[in-house]
Formats: sequence, structure tokens, C-alpha cells
Amino acid sequence: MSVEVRDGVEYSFAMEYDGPPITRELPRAVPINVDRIPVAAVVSPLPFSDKLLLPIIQPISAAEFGKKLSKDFKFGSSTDQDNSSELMGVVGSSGALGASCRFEKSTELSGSFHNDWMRNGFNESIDLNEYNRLDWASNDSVLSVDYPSSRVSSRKFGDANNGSCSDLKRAQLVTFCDIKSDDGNVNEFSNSGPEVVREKKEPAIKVKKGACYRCLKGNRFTEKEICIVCDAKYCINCVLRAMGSMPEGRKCVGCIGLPIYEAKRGNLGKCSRMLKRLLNDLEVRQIMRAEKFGDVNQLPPEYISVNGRPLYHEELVALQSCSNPPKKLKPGKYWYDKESGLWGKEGKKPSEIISPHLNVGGPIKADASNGNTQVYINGREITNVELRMLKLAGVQCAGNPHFWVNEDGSYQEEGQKNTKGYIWRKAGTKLLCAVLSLPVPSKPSRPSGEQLTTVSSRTFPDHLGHEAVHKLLLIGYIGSGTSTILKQAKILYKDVPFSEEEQDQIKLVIQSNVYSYIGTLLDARERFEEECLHELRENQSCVGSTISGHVDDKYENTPYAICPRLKAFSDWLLKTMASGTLEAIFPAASREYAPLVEELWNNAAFQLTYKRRSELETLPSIASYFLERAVEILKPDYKPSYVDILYAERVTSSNGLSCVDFSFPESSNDDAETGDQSDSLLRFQLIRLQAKGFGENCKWLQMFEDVRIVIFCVSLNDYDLFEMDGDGNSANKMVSSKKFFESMVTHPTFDQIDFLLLLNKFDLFEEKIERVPLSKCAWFDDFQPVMSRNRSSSNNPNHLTLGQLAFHYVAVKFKRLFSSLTGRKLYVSQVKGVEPTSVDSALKYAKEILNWDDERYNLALSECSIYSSETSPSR
Ligand SMILES: Nc1nc2c(ncn2[C@@H]2O[C@H](COP(=O)(O)OP(=O)(O)OP(=O)(O)O)[C@@H](O)[C@H]2O)c(=O)[nH]1
Ligand SMILES: [Mg+2]
Repeated sequence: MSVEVRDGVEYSFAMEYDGPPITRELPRAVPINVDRIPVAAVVSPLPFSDKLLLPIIQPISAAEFGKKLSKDFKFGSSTDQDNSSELMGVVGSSGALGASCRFEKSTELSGSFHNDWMRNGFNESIDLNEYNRLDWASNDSVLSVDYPSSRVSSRKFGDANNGSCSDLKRAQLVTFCDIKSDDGNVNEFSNSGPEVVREKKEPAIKVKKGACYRCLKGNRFTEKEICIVCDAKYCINCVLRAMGSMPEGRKCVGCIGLPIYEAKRGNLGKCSRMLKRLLNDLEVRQIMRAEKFGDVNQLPPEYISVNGRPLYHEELVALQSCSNPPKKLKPGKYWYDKESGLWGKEGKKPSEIISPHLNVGGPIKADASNGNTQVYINGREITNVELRMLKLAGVQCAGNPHFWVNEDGSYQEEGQKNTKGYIWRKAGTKLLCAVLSLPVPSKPSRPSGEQLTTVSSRTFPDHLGHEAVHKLLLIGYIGSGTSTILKQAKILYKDVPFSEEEQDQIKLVIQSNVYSYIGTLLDARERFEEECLHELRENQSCVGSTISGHVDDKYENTPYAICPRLKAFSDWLLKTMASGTLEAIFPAASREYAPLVEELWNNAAFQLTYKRRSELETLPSIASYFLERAVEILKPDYKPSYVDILYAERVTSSNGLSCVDFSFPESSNDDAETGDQSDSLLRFQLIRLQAKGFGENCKWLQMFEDVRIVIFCVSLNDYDLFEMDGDGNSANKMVSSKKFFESMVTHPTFDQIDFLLLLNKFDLFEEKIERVPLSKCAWFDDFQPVMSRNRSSSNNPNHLTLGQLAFHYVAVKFKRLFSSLTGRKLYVSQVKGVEPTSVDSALKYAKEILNWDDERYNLALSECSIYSSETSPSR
């Protein structure tokens, strides 16, 4: 952003505007009227072109702006006829698209404001003093377009005539009207009387769905940041301009000073990836802290009514900082039984049991829960469902008793001294309550005594919140094993990993894979046969023509020859594969040919070819696993086992994207103290992206900006494998994997996201490294393992195998590469083979990394709170 000083005013030239041409439909100018609201202005050197430069004045306060006005500008119609370089500006709150008036430099302040539309001379002159006398709530106001009704209605002017706009006061009376709760329900509370309506403020402009509210570009896939007041959404290019320095968190500049939209309360302090990318850690922390704890964003106490009375600030503090506060407190009317701690919405059965004896709200009323049972608990007539519960719990309810119930569930009849029993003590009662959706006393969520002092310091954001789904992005170079990991996760964490239908589908895929492996071998057989014949011919030409008569008889003379029947099958299969229709004619054709497979498998020529399978680049190493059982697999009644499914290629969606949602199951030794139990509530989504089709700067990766971690998969087995690259050159697959890794870790989408490297296929690697040196891959040419002389001394627990040494070496290579490219730390894990347990530990490691990340985040926040609460250092 460049800054230029013109006529003593600083303009930040922010962006080139190439949205739709600016027309008279644009929001009109908004005057300065609230002292706290920053002022933005736009200036256009090219007013009549559709491409406008829209520089933005750094937000300044109204008072400052007033001073600038008096010094530098006069509002008035422009006399500049050549349209060359005039100032186009909007003063006011939005700072967003709003170029609508123009003003010119003058040495004296004029008391009028001239609103001149760009193209068609739409003139209005408004006296500045007049602005302060305007009825702000009126729809007729010239300002109403850009000045939101909610803000208007939530504020009152002090003395409209004194020209000062800073003496606004929030009206005290409230209505609980149409505030949508997180679950999408509308709160059912409503009061009468003079009211301040807390509806969501509508954004200043309407845009097409999914577009950015400032540049009007983008679609629903474009990542956006959302204003917590008006819900306007801004793309990464516009968010900082639209929201300025965010002194109250993520609010459009025009929404600063306004209370948040209540449905957004759950999001307060939860930073988006987008902001993390745009700002440094400290800035992000400060903004999130301001958003979460800033006064204006707090739930106003008067929005909570308890036992018929709105709360005072201290009461709300007491309520929120007790050991067992109401969960997810939203604006509304509640009843509270101070003796037992029972808590519910007005007119409803109890919803939870909170800390008792809190001094909040008025005395409980008999009709608080709208009961009609003539049975009373602590003065409240209970509801039918509570009565049912009491009866089933064995409490005698005959004769319309009035009970006195304590926090521990002990109960007496009013006027009697003896405790008659304990309501919740029987195990069955708790179960019953669960069935009837009634609350039972819970352990304090915060140890009592650990009272927090203010509402502001109430909670730190639960970044690894239990409601959120934590996205783990799984990527890797072709064949690195990503789809296997996805399948492993399914088998590990899903009760029904694959439905019947999926299994049938998988079976067909496996069978068609086997056909294509056979086809690859048959193709090789032909080649080997040709080579043999060629050799024979050469020999023949050396020896003379004595055996010429036999050379044509391939079937008899080469070890690779097959009988005509098998040859016909071979021809059919190769032709079908070449035409790419194997899938289409499968499985009908397979039934026809299945018996031939057995014959083929037992055929000497085929077995000879199979022995030379390592020479066949296109035959994956896993093919043997299936080919050895080809006859069984190609039978119609074949049912794939989990191992078959794990090893099978092409089972996961081939469109590049597939995912599995999971939670880590609660293990038997879970312990509430270790937090394992709550970890089982965390929800994860493992998203696998196929490497094929990833171009340079793959733009749609931006869609994955909200992933918490990228799991990058590398097949260790690739170090000695080669493939043809795009230019027809032979390329080492490990080096290709490294290049892909480089392009991903440096991709802007992931620049704040942790990477976990999974070094995969360790089983194959460990076995291969004993035969093939690691230096087959040029990147690993300096691998010089120091092996103990007696390599068989495996009794020594510290003894590392060559495979383990090589693994560590490769891990360090990637770590160094990562830190040289990003300056950050790479996490590494190993996957030993296809058995799912190996992936379980890798994914648990990913979860740990997220936990650390959150701990760091919370620590940073608490550090931030220490700094900000410190008094200024004495020097
Ligand atoms: N031995 C062994 N084989 C594995 C392991 N992980 C994957 N494989 C096999 O490696 C092959 C390729 O794995 P995939 O999971 O399909 O690889 P991918 O990353 O999905 O690659 P594309 O499908 O090419 O995008 C499959 O045949 C797997 O069975 C492992 O840990 N050990
Ligand atoms: Mg795959």
C-alpha cells in the first residue's frame, strides 16, 4: 500500500478498482457523526473511467477529520471542467466502495456539503449543521442508505443542536427480538415497552451470493472474513481495507462501536487462517483479544433476564464466573432456583443445574417454568415431566406436596426437618433424567474457588473447540500411499468402514485391477517372445538355414509361447486395455474369461514372464499380492478382505478429492486427567487430494486454507524408482516427490500451517535398502551410515538397522529442506506398512501437534493479557 501526501492529507493508495462502473445507485456519502468511527475517504484521479483508483485515507477520528476539513477542504461542486484529476471522495464510516461525492481543496471551511454524482449531475447540497439535526432513524434521511437502521435505533443523540455527535448514549431498554441462536432457532423472548431492537445490522451494500462485499468479486469458494456485526464478507485482498486496524475485532470500519450480532458470539476470538496470513502473530493476538474481551462486544447484562429481572453487570459476572456457569449463555429470559441450582428458560422445564446460591436476578416465581402439577420445588410449580421423574425416582408426590430441594438433591417437605431422601443419588434416576431430557447435577466445570474476576477474563478461546471439525489435508506425490492412508483411517475409526454397496464396488475395482495386471504381463510376454524370436533368428542367420523350418513355429520354439486359446484371450485383453474399455465391459467379460485365468496362471510361459516382473515398470509392486491369488479373486463369489482393500489401487475416488470424518475412539485406559476422554469428542476430517493435476501455483488449494495441518506423504520406497517426466526424461521418483513437497510447503495457502511429513512404506524400504543403496537417488548421495561392526547384534536395544538409519537420514533431509524454505519446523512420522495401527499413531501425532499449537496460542493470549494489564513501566 503506497502512501501519498496531497494537500497535507495522507492518502493510502490501496487498490485499483475494476469492479462494475460506479453509478448513481452507489451508497451515498455518510457524514461524520460518531466520534469513535474512523473516517475513510476515497480519491479518484480518473473519475470518468470505469477503472478508478480508489485510495483510502488512513482511518482517522471524526475530531481529527474535522480539523483537517477546516484546514484543507471545502465541500462544494467542482468547477473542474477538464475532468482530469479531481478528488472523488466519500467521507464516512464504510471505507468500502462508496465514491460518491467530490470535494476540492480550499483554504476555508464551508458549512455545506455538496453531493455530486459522477455522471449525471445529481446535486444535493446539505448543510453540515443540518446533519446533526437529522432524524437518523428516518428512512427519508439522505444518509439512510449507508447508515444502518440498527445502529440508528440503538443510539440516541444527546443535544442535536450543539453540533457535537459524540454524546451518544445506549438506551437501556431492550427487547429480545429475533436473535438467532447458534442452532438456528430464533430466541422466543420478547418484551414490550420502549425498545432497542437488536437485529442483525444489514451490510451497507447487497452483493451477489458469495462475492466479496468490497470488490464484488469471488464466489462461495473464495475464502472470506466476516464482520461480526453485519455479516458482510470480505476477500483476502479487501479485508484489511474494509476492517482497518480492527480495534474491536473483525468488524467493518462502519460497524466499529456497534454491538455484535449475537449469533456470532461463539466465534469471538477464534482467529481465521486468513488473518493469520495477513498479520503477524502479535497483531492477530491483539485483535482476537480485543474482539473477545472488548467492552462493546460483551454480552450486555440487561440482555439476560433472570426470574423476571434484567441483570446488572456484577450479576452477570457472578453468573459467568461461578464454578458451574450456564452453558452457552445467550440473550433471553431465564429462571433460576438458587437453592438447588436448577436453571431453565422462562416457561420451560429445567435445562441444567448450575452453581447454587448465586445472587442473581429476582426471587423465583411459582409459574417460572409454567408448571401445572400443583407440586412445588423451592416455590416453583414443577412441570409434568419433572413430576414423572420424581415419581419414577420414588419420591412420594401424593397430596400436592411442596418440596425443599438442596443442591445435593436432598429433599424435605416444607415445614419438616427430616431429609426424606436424595433425588439424584440412585443410578437409575440419572438414566431416567437422560431419557426425559432433564438435567442432573454435574461436576463443577471449574474448581470452586477459582473464581474469575471479570466477565472479560472469563474464558480463553477454546481453539481446539469440540464443536469444530479439524481438517487434516493429506497430500503426496503420485503413488505415495495417500489413498491407502485414507482407507486405513476408515478401517480404524469407522464402525462400518465400507458399506455393502461400497464393498461390491471395491470388488469390481480389484478384479479389474487384476485383469490389467494380467494384461501387463501378457504384453510383456509378447515382448519377451519377440526378443527370443529375434535372438533365434540371429542365431539362425549365424548357423545357417538348417532350422529355418522351425522358426515360424513360435508356439513350439520359445519358452514364452502360449497356446492359441490363451493367445486369443491375450489378444482380447490387450486390445480391450488399449481401447481403454476394460472397465466398461467388465465384469460381464470377466465371467466368460475367468476360467482361462487359472489356465493362464498355471502356464509355464506366463510364470516365466511373472518371474521377470521386476523388469516391468508399469506393473506396481503390489500386483504380486493380487496376482498370486488371481484365480480366487476373479471368481464371482470373491469378497475382498480389509487387507485386500488396503492394498488395492484405485479404490478411493479418482476425482482427486476424498475424505473421511472421524474421531479417535475412547481407549479403555482413558483418564479424565489426561484429557484423552475429551479428545474422543474432537472431530477430524481427513481430506485426501490427489497429486495428479496439481499444476504450479494451483489456485484452488486456497479452498483448503482452513485446514489445521497438512500431512505430506512420501513413499520411502521411491528412492530407486524412475519414471518419465513431462519432457520424456527419466526422473527419480523421490526427487519428483521432493519437488512436489517444495511446491506445497511454499504455497501461500499453507504459509502458516503446520506440516507433518509421513515417511511411508517403511516395510518395503527396510527390505530394499539391504539390496539397493540409498545413493541410487542423487539427493541422497551423501548417505554414509555408520553401522556397528556386528550387524547381527540386534539384541542391543540401541542398535539401529540400516533401514532405521536411512529413515532418519531421509527425515533430516526433508526437515532441513523445509526449514530452509519456510524457517519453520517440520514434524515427521513413519508409516511402517499397510496395517492400520501404524497410521493410527501418525494421526494421533497430528492431533498432538494441533494440541501444542492451541496451547501455544492460549499461552500467547495469556501473555498478551499479562502485558496489557501491566501498568506502564516506570523508567
Ligand atoms: N508395502 C506397502 N505398500 C503400501 C503402503 N502404503 C501404500 N502401499 C501401496 O502402494 C500403492 C500406492 O498407494 P496409494 O495409496 O494408491 O497411493 P496414492 O498416494 O493414492 O497414489 P495415487 O493413487 O497414484 O494417487 C498401493 O498399491 C498400496 O497398497 C505401505 O505402507 N506398505
Ligand atoms: Mg491411490
